[in-house]
Amino acid sequence: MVPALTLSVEPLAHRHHHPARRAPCSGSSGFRRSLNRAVTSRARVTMLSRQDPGADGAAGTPLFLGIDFGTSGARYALIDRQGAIHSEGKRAYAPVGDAAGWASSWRAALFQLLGDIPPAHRPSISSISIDGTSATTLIVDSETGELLAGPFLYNESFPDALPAVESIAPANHTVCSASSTLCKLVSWWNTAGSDGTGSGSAAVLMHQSDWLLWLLHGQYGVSDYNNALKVGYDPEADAYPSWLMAQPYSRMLPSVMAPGAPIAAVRDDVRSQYGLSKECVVCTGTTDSIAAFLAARTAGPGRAVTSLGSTLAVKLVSEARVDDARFGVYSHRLDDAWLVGGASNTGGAVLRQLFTDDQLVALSRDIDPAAASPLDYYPLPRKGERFPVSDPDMAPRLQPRPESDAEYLHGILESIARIEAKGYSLLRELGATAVEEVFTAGGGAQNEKWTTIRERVLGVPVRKAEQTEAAYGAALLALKGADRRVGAIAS
Ligand SMILES: Nc1ncnc2c1ncn2[C@@H]1O[C@H](COP(=O)(O)OP(=O)(O)O)[C@@H](O)[C@H]1O
Ligand SMILES: O=C(CO)[C@H](O)[C@H](O)COP(=O)(O)O
Repeated sequence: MVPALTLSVEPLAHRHHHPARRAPCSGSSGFRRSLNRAVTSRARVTMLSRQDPGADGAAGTPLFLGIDFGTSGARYALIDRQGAIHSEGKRAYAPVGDAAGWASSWRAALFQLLGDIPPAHRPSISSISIDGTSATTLIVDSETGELLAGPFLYNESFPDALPAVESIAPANHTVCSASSTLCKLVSWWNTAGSDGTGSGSAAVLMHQSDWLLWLLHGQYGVSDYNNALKVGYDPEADAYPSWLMAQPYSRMLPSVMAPGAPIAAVRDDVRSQYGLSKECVVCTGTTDSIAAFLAARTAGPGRAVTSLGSTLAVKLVSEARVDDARFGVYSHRLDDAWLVGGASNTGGAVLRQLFTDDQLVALSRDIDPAAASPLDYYPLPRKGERFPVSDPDMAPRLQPRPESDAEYLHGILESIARIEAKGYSLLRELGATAVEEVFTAGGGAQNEKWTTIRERVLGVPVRKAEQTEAAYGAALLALKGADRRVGAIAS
């Protein structure tokens, strides 16, 4: 019997809690949202097989498409109103020569995935949403659509811009990290702006998921308050702060809506090429770790989702908002809840440098998860860490390597678990609600030995989320957007 699931984000009391600073945020003092509003909708997940062109019950059952653009590849999930998956698929990114190559690789994956959806389903797609990696930034010419600069990837650091950003933002604000979107924008502005190209009124900033959604709807300058967090948007005030709006580049910033808000209909050329309905609406997206949180469908203070993908991103439902760039800690808003957390550069990317997925499965069989590994590593794919230590120069530590690969893997998995545990205990020290239960999303969720190691190291229950793919969370956003689209579509 598939348990009924509750899609709810319990509203929480909001206190503006910045232990590292008391930001003079306008309108935030005494900021409170009703505790009574709950976003719930009950649905039952009945897993259909992966490609079920004929299994959508009544012909034309409305379907909702979520597409996840993670670090190593893109995936889609097509669900119905009950949350049943009617089709899903994935595409690896085409090899990338240079930074600009990432944009064409993502664009290729987007339209390949649309082409992978069974044609019989496409007319029933009511809405589409996309999640992408956080702080991945593109500068686009809004007159020609041409890519002017970037993509600057989520984990790329721009320390040259940090002094300028720290001079305008409150102390320890989320943007005061070398990998923040604002540092990427200011670094570009300081180079391109000086020779005049940056001051052109046509240049606009887009996040990865904004840009991919733009390929589908064609409207410039729309983002969501999760993606916009690291450029400086204040999700509590629902506005860009005055210290940011005072900057010469502020006109490049997108307008901001809630995740899963209707933007516009699919542009005619895309709609006709892929057989989509005129009714199909494109909705704002979110970041990949928020989409993974949504997919886990957990709620309530103390509940957390760790995304064990190429990176390790933690999201903890907290009654208090906590932001502190000294440690790479920030709070995302999700309706009436705060998701406190951060993203470490540790995670699967290091594993993939050392082992194939098949080797991971084989070697994990020889690990005794009850035994603590004596090996103490800090696994990073290259220098630079964001959370729970914010240090762009931090070096990886993966030595000494034992003879046994199984012991080596055990040491790495346990060391990543220790970083995860340090992350959650840091959030608690900074004033967030204590973690009580962790759900796991991403590729690492399939490793049961790792789950047992993590449960031992974290000291709280750890389980695989029922839906571990961020694409499912993006599909839930599309479902939410479809219900809000009446009269809301931009002309
Ligand atoms: N059995 C396994 N045990 C641990 N990690 C795994 C296993 N299989 C895959 N992974 C890791 O999962 C990661 C891919 O997860 P995924 O969620 O697709 O990442 P992303 O979305 O960040 O690209 C890879 O880096 C890989 O090392
Ligand atoms: O690590 C990442 C890539 O997978 C991103 O940084 C991840 O999206 C975390 O950022 P956020 O917490 O803003 O979602």
